[in-house]
Amino acid sequence: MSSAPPVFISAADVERLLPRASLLLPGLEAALSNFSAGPAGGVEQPLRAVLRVRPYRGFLGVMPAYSAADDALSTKLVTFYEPRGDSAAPSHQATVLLFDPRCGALRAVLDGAVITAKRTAAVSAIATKLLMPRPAAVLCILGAGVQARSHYEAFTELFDFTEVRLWNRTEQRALQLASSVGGAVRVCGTVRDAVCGADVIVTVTMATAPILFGEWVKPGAHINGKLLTETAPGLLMENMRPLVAGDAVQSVGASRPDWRELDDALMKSSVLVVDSREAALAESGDVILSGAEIFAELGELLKGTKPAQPEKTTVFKSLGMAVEDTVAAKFVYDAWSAGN
Ligand SMILES: NC(=O)c1ccc[n+]([C@@H]2O[C@H](COP(=O)([O-])OP(=O)(O)OC[C@H]3O[C@@H](n4cnc5c(N)ncnc54)[C@H](O)[C@@H]3O)[C@@H](O)[C@H]2O)c1
Ligand SMILES: O=C(O)[C@@H]1CCCCN1
Repeated sequence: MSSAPPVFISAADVERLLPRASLLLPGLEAALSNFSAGPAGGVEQPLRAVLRVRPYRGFLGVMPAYSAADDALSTKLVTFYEPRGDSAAPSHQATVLLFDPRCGALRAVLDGAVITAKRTAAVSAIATKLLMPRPAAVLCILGAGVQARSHYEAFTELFDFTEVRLWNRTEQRALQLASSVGGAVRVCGTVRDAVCGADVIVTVTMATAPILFGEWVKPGAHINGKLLTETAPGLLMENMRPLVAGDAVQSVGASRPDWRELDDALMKSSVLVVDSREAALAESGDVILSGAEIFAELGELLKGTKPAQPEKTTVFKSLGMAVEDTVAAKFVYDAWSAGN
């Protein structure tokens, strides 16, 4: 067994070796499925340890996983800090350590920021593929940071939206993102305007209180992804869906037990899919504080043991799983080893 020192793979090299999040889809779909298969799936992944850096409103997460199918062993170390006006540092910083599972030797130290951005967007895309209404024309992204960009890139590559809308708490940042992505994006002044009639909504903010409200979901029946509202007794008319909060909501932020992005009404009235039940019940304020019932893990939808129900309003609550980083780090390391 070689005792060569570990290689260091920088953010620029990760970006070069993993140019598109979509390259991760097959590996991630398999890993999510294996995770939800229990011990037979061969994924070892304890609940991540998250410690507070209390004086600075920061957190350090430690995320180990082993995937037998990939024969890959890794740990991500990720820090995330609540917004502070005086800091130029990114809110999330990460490093992934990739080990040789056969002997425990450290093989690579990889920048984890690009991996986190791309694997998270890829997982949201997997959920969207299963949960979005058909057809889905309007994509709405709430937030304008790192994840907003990676989700924009992945979603516009993988789906045929005719309109993309963007809202951010500080509009200037939304305008900057919109002007830098190279596609048509409509920046909206309010969340309500942004989500009005959207088919897929991605929430990627550092919000700690709800920004998306169920009251914006107009009462009615969802039939094949179209909202049908009773406009006169006995008459069901396909309306313009003026205030539909999206048929498929991808909630990526609010990863602390007391943080929210979605309100109780939306959580309780939607079919709720999570990446990990254990993590959702320990870490997600949207799940814990709303008391919403979890319908399935994404891996169960992928395996077909639970139906996806794209005709209903759905929420995918993503907290991020260590095995996603394992898959992504191995992909990058294999590409690096192959001399790509
Ligand atoms: N589920 C996962 O796998 C996963 C992975 C990485 C990040 N995340 C989460 O996704 C979210 C976005 O991460 P990011 O890396 O893009 O962060 P970022 O700092 O790059 O962007 C955060 C965005 O949220 C906005 N924002 C900040 N405070 C807000 C508030 N109180 N209300 C509304 N908007 C606010 C900012 O203006 C910015 O546009 C975070 O909550 C993060 O923890 C989840
Ligand atoms: O899975 C992740 O990488 C992130 C870390 C920060 C909190 C949310 N989840």
